[in-house]
Amino acid sequence: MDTYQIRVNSEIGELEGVIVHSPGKEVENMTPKNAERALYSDILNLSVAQKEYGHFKNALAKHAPTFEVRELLQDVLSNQRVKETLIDHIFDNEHTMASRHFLLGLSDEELARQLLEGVILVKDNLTKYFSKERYALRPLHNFFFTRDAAMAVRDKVLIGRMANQVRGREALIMQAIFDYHPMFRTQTVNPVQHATFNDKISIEGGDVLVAREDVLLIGTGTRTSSQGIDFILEQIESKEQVRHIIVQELPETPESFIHLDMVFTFLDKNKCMVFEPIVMKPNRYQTVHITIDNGKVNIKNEKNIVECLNNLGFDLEPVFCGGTKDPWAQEREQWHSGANFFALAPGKVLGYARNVYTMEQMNKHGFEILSAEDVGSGKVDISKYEKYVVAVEGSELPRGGGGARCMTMPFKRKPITW
Ligand SMILES: NC(=O)NCCC[C@H](N)C(=O)O
Repeated sequence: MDTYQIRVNSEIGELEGVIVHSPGKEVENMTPKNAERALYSDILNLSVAQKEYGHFKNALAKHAPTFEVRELLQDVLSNQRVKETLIDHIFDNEHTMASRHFLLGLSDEELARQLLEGVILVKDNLTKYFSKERYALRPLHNFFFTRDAAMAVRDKVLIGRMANQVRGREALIMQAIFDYHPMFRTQTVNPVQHATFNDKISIEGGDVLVAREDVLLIGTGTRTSSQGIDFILEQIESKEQVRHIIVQELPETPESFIHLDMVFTFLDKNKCMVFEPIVMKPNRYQTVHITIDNGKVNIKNEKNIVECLNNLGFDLEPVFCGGTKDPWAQEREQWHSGANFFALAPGKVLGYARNVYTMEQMNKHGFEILSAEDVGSGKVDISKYEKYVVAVEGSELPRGGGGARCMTMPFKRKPITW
């Protein structure tokens, strides 16, 4: 087994390892009535979602070692102490009518499956019989967005404090993987376990972008709170160099603005994807620049993310999600995760094919558009291209509320020479 030292010092360094979760039965374990509680705006068809996801994952695996949560979880569950600790944490965290004894009696494979897909409520007493719940532990409908529950920042893994309880177990599972899987060498940082923890802290990976070794970009809105960002600020030891956090406020509605990566992502050393109305146009959503210099914190407003980054030595040109002309096209494509690109290497990214105006812009900026299915099957030889978008057919996946960046948790990237 290869072992990995965690290292993510940028959003675009060549990918050396990534964690994904192929959507399983948990995605269909919901009805229109409870979709909202599951953080979905629609219900998904699993067979279509799996087909699209297959193309996405095969294309990803052509670029870097790709690991599944399900398998990593099963591996760590083979250690009895880890299994018991994880179950204890889950029971502390969720009000559940599940039986600890029952769960501990399952095989590692079956336990991993049930922790992901949900544990059925056995109606063996009157309270359970009266309960309207189908599950004693709910399915993790959103786990195929592996981005959000854990984030590699430099050499550590920051564990998410999920804004919604329905995603809480994802963070516990990711922590168990990074703390105990022999493949990883790292230290996890979990706000919940810190002396300074308070209940207003929430942090999700879709909001946290490692722009450069010394620059973090963090969104704040419905998912990551100012208290969450203050927690990250407290963790920064700035003895060795000046460090920066650029904070972008996000709208509360519609739900497509949940995370910063839904309006801003990096594409190359000199290109970024933006949803113009929020990122570039004057509006009520502030961009704030925090500088940490030898322990001293300075906070000021900035015009926008791109200008602020360029003042810090970047050379970024924005590419517009949904094109440059029609605000309706911009809004429609942003809704379907049109700005949510995942960088495989500088100038090599993954995104949804359906966002045609966005793809047109990418093409105008020199990106070849390659089909994910062809890249995954080897029909297209990626070594022939310098700069490209691997375009994933996504009609079902975006209904879950995210795109390529949301569906990946990179834990190792090659350093960039800027
Ligand atoms: N980074 C992301 O934007 N992730 C998408 C998460 C969507 C999921 N349905 C959620 O609401 O949490």
